[in-house]
Amino acid sequence: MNKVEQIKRIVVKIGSSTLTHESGMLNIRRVEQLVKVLADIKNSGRELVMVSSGAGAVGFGKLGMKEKPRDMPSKQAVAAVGQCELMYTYDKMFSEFNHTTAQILLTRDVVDNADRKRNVQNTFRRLLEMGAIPIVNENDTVSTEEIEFGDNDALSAMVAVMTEADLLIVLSDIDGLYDSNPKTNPDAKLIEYVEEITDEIVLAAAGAGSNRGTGGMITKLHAAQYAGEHGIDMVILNGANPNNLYDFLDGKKVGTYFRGKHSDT
Ligand SMILES: Nc1ncnc2c1ncn2[C@@H]1O[C@H](COP(=O)(O)OP(=O)(O)O)[C@@H](O)[C@H]1O
Ligand SMILES: N[C@@H](CCC(=O)OP(=O)(O)O)C(=O)O
Repeated sequence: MNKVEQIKRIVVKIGSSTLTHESGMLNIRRVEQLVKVLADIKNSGRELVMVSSGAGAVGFGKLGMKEKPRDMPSKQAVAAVGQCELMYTYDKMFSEFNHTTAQILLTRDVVDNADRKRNVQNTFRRLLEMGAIPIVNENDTVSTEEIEFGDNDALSAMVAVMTEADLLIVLSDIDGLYDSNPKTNPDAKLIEYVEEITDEIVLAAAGAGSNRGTGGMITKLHAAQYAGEHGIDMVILNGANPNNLYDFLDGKKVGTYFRGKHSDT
């Protein structure tokens, strides 16, 4: 495991279910608590990149829709409304702690094109040098992959690799990976440490996700696998209690830790 004091650059992924109420409206108290903790982590000298979902959920709430949009153009339009609200909220809240945010909207194919990838990496690098906090989401207008398959987890792993982060933190609506879906099995047990993603682990994560989130645990496992192959550790923490971030960085056992491949192993 990366010693916590060695962790300098962190990518934090925040899922829709963490950011919103069941109604789809923004969970203001939650977002406020999260921003406060993240601003403090930044103040402690670490670099921060956020990957925030929630555009679709927040747009749905803001537009006062009764039913989730079904067709793709409506989903995209709703996400465009929500993304604006999301960034407005982050920008306002981080400003209270004197931090500057920046919006980065990506499509997953940027990694396949050397020029585009270099542009993205250059922008990240310069923003981090400037002390800003890049906040990433998929560009739902240009690409439909994430709203279709609900996989900002993959995007967060891609961002962790592109920014050469020391750690990927995935905040979800649950304490971590369990040996079966705790929403359907009350006896499910938390798995604290994953050295290797075996078939057994994949089977445990096969249950469906929450209503507002989309990918469930399986997409988080794929993210851990991709990050791990590039030498980046990942941890899943419950975003309902942002103090989990402090506990984790204080070296306490919390969430599920996925160890990436390191040259010393
Ligand atoms: N083995 C498992 N361990 C933990 N959660 C699981 C498991 N299998 C399925 N889940 C579901 O995955 C959900 C988290 O994923 P998701 O709904 O996509 O949230 P997010 O918005 O955080 O990405 C949990 O609330 C739970 O219902
Ligand atoms: N770009 C979409 C991503 C949706 C998504 O992946 O949601 P989640 O499973 O909560 O990470 C949005 O912001 O709504």
